[in-house]
Amino acid sequence: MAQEKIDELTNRLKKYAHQYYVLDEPVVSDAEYDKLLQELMELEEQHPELKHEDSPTGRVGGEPLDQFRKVQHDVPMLSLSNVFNEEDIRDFDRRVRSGLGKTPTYSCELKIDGLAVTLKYEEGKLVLGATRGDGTTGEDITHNLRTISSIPLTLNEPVTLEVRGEAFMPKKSFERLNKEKEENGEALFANPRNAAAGSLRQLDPKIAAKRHLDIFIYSLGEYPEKELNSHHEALEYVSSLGFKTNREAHHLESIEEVIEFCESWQDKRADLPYEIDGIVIKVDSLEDQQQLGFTAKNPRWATAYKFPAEEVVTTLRTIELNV
Ligand SMILES: CC(C)(CNC(=O)c1ccc(Oc2ccccc2)cc1)c1ccc2c(N)nc(N)nc2n1
Repeated sequence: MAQEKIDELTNRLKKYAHQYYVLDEPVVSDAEYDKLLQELMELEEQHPELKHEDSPTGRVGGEPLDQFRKVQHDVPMLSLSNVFNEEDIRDFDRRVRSGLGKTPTYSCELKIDGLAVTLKYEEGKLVLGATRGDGTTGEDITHNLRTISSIPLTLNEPVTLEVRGEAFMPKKSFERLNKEKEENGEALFANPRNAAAGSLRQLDPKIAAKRHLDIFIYSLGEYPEKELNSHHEALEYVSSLGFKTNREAHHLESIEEVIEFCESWQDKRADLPYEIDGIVIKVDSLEDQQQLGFTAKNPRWATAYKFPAEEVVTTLRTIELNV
């Protein structure tokens, strides 16, 4: 009977999609996945009233909007201070230790070169996706973010919370997109960050759906009463809900290890399938974060170590910035 078949196919495809897009551990071949997706699309065509609202077939994007809605962030999306060398990192550590009167442990994670976005869920359902904007007011881009397969449309628990992360375009997708644009004589994107931003600023979600965007979640905004004592526990919690987090997040015992971590990624980043522009260093304990608080602009308990800019040989080609 159609209902059972649709339910069985939808749940199976959602599991496969989670394995493939969130865990990077595909359990079926692309061909097998596409065949099942096609089968579900046909069944949904015949019985639209039986289609699940979070069906994997919905990732292709709906109708275009005629404008973007402004969104207020209940919990502001703060920005990070920057540090540029070992001395700066040691100064940051000194300030933190003097603020705490003790030596903390740190969480270090890759700083993905993409677009900061916030995702709001009510009873486990995605209800809003928005850009950071100026930190308190962003733009509603839910229609575009719903097309990103690594963003869950429903969570493993019916919780109401908000998470923040970095939406990005992998290097391979960027190269393929610019190759297409070059073949069509269109202006190229200067870098994957601009390509991701340009894709998410489209009113027509069918464009974003074709851009192979991805996301890493890196923090919680509002969240339900939950015994969370540290940043690394918060990352484990969001991962358990079905969010994609970056596996290169490490809980380090000393600033020496932090410096080593930052220096090690300077060269290793060339081998990553996405661009990073630095390392985010956070005091791990949430209690320590509370104690340190914020300056007018940034948390005192976090900073971004920025890699030195590489001398970039720009090819002699008109590169205009796409909207
Ligand atoms: C640390 C934080 C700034 C997020 N945190 C916040 O935005 C934030 C916001 C309100 C907070 O508390 C308040 C709650 C209400 C009012 C005021 C502050 C606490 C943290 C940040 C910013 C950019 C990041 C990035 N590009 N990559 C990674 N990996 N991590 C990042 N982390």
